[in-house]
Amino acid sequence: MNSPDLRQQLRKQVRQQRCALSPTQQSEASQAVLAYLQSHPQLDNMQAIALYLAFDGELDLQPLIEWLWLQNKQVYVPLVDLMEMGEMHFHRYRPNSPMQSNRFGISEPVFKRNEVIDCQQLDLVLAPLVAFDSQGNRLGMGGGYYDRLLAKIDGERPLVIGLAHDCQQINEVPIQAWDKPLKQIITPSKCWSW
Ligand SMILES: Nc1nc2c(c(=O)[nH]1)N(C=O)[C@@H](CNc1ccc(C(=O)N[C@@H](CCC(=O)O)C(=O)O)cc1)CN2
Ligand SMILES: Nc1ncnc2c1ncn2[C@@H]1O[C@H](COP(=O)(O)OP(=O)(O)OP(=O)(O)O)[C@@H](O)[C@H]1O
Repeated sequence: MNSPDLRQQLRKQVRQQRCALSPTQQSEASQAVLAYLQSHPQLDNMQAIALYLAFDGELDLQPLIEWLWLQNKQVYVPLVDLMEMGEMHFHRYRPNSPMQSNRFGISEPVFKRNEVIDCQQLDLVLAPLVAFDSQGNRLGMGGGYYDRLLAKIDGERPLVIGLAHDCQQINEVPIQAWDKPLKQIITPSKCWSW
């Protein structure tokens, strides 16, 4: 099987697995990741935090989002550009932000120019992924949105941490020239760092 087909096949397999998790498994996973991040020593000094609104069986960050709001942190979520194919921005997400569904069926805030943040201004990005391996390689949904974001980051800021269920780990992600491995991945049972 050539690499694009293999990547497509792996995406399908792992997406099915995470969608098959029960509501109990999902909420235990959310709580485990919340507890881990609440005790993350670096979080105290972080203000602007980008994360995602879960769909398709992804690890649900709603409990974390509620807690970050209580901590007066600034929460940002992805907004995919309707016009420019492949562009993704991070938009402020507040308890009362007007929301809509994007073309993938993912909830996102209604665009407001002054609510978009430059990615260099973010302290932390919690990145979704479909599959990962023990080397920190990441396979996403296939849009290349986070690949392009990772390509723009050089240096320490923002810190990017991948989030996934344990069942999303695979033996080996077939990597492409543009893929940059993650330095940290958190699952409900383990925190990986490289
Ligand atoms: N929660 C969440 N938000 C996110 C992402 C994510 O992975 N998770 N993204 C991370 O990049 C971006 C959206 N990327 C996506 C890329 C492809 C598909 C998707 O469903 N593709 C279809 C086929 C293509 C189409 O319908 O146009 C599919 O695979 O079935 C969804 C989201 C931004 N927001
Ligand atoms: N740094 C980059 N610059 C320009 N194009 C890129 C870059 N990284 C990836 N792409 C493009 O994005 C497309 C999708 O890449 P890939 O299949 O690796 O996505 P993915 O990692 O699964 O998705 P995502 O990052 O959105 O979660 C590829 O066709 C590739 O050409």
